[in-house]
Amino acid sequence: MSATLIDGKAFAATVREKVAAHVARLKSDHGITPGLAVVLVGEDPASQVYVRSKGRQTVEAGMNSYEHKLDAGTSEADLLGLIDRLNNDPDVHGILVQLPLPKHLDEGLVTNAIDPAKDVDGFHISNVGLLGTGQKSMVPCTPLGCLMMLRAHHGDLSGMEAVVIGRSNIVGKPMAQLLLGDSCTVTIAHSRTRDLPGVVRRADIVVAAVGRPQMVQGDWIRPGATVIDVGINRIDAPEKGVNEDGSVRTRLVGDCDFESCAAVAGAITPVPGGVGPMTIACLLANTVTACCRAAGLPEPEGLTA
Ligand SMILES: Nc1nc2c(c(=O)[nH]1)N[C@@H](CN(C=O)c1ccc(C(=O)N[C@@H](CCC(=O)O)C(=O)O)cc1)CN2
Repeated sequence: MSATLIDGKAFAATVREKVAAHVARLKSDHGITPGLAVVLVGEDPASQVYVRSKGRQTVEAGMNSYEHKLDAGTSEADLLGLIDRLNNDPDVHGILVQLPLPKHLDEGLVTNAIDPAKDVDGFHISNVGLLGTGQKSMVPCTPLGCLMMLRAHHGDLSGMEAVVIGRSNIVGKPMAQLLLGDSCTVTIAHSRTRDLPGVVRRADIVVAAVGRPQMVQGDWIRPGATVIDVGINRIDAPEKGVNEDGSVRTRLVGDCDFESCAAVAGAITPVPGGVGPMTIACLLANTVTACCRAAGLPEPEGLTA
């Protein structure tokens, strides 16, 4: 491997320190404690882990955490009722509904019921529109984390050629908007893009968010390019043996084939320990930002787009 490793875990720790310092000042100078409400519907095991982590890190940063765990069969009306109460609760500055939701609940409807000013996920259609038109908005956590790492690694991004692989509303599209906002030349590529390797080979910055394990190969990468791997895919790892119940052990991989990409890239994020930890750090950052905006106070520097 010749690439520099961009350590998302370490970077996320520095973001959390900045958040905690800002929270301490909000408390001492203004008597305000930011509050984050996280809503989990059902018992998806991965979501339970993420929600626990969010609650723990919120408290560690000195903020108030309000966890709402609802039964998998919760009706849309009851969920919308809870969101309405949280929208009107002055102690709650950020609201997040953990995704995915059980099939009978409409994610779009639920997301758009959150007060845009408290939408720390940045998924509300108003925030999508504000970001798309270059205005102040709440920015989705994963792309915000990628942008922070890119800025820290490169400084000024202007004029750089960026290829975002993946066109999802929660990563690909907002990522492209953020890179455009930093004056990159941006291409959004996807599974139907003609000559995808050729398109990716043009890039100084590659953001892989396509959801296909190890799809991006080293010979797609321009020598020296920076590779940000957003994918978190669990694959079988027979080389690790079997579990007690006889099932094959698994491991996490990104959307990039790490070994071959790291041999060519100038810098790369690992999976795990890259973009993932930044997602929760940026959620905390967004909660402080939402709190400052609500109180009419200056926003924390370096924690927003
Ligand atoms: N409302 C939301 N739902 C979901 C989001 C989101 O941003 N908002 N993102 C994902 C899940 N997610 C946070 O919610 C998340 C995913 C992964 C990680 C992370 O740190 N991953 C580790 C590996 C963890 C493991 O071992 O399994 C890593 O990449 O190093 C944090 C947060 C979907 N839902």
